[in-house]
Amino acid sequence: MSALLEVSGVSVSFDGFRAINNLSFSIGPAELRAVIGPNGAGKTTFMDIVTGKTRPDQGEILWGDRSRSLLKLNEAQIARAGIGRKFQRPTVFEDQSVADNLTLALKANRNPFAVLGWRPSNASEARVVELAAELGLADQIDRKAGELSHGQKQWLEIGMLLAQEPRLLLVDEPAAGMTLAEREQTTALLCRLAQTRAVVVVEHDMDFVRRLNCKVTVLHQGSVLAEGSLDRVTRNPDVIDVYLGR
Ligand SMILES: Nc1ncnc2c1ncn2[C@@H]1O[C@H](COP(=O)(O)OP(=O)(O)OP(=O)(O)O)[C@@H](O)[C@H]1O
Repeated sequence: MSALLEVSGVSVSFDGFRAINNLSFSIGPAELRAVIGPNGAGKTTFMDIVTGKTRPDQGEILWGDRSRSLLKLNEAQIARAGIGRKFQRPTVFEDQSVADNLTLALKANRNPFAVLGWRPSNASEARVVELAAELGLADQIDRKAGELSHGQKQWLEIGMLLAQEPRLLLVDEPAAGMTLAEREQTTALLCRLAQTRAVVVVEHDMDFVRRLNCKVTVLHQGSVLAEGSLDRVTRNPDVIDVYLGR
């Protein structure tokens, strides 16, 4: 299986401090991956680099079937190329309904000229219903987003990203602040999504990572320290040292 995203030998420094140090990472087109690591390991910077927010000082990032260099693209072009990012705090339009939020996201998926004069069509309404069902929000579709629980807002925002049909979804700490039932639903959602696209989940909560039941990449000091199943990486003495701070 060839990679969808291939990060090779990437480094970035801030005022002489190497936040990302010769990092290599790759993910396939339909794969779920958890990225873990202690505070300051470089997880956020890694996502910033992949989404074009931060430019690396060296290295290469190749994307898609034609191995296009992401380093030549700006943030908006990278998003349009199919990389979606979910930040930790949900940012939905609280005064709009679930359906309206999803409709707006579908609209945002059109090119700037197509958006002029865009009206919801039967096809887009059907897609909104389909997305709501996929998110487990079918019975909430007419509710204002502001009335949803924290977990439901997170799913709605994931749905708004799905409206853009990303091939890679980067998700930052999805389980934070969720109830146990919401976490279980989130696990199921992420696993389902990863059947047809790449999903990278950055997470501190090891119980949640265990439930994802996927390959884990451990970052430390801006590099990959270990990779494999959660059981395997948590038995790795280097990983134990880093987490226990020895
Ligand atoms: N813009 C910046 N300027 C200076 N230093 C930065 C900047 N961004 C990140 N860093 C430093 O780079 C290192 C990696 O930070 P990063 O936020 O990527 O880690 P992280 O793994 O996401 O941490 P956490 O789990 O605490 O969110 C840290 O030491 C951080 O202080």
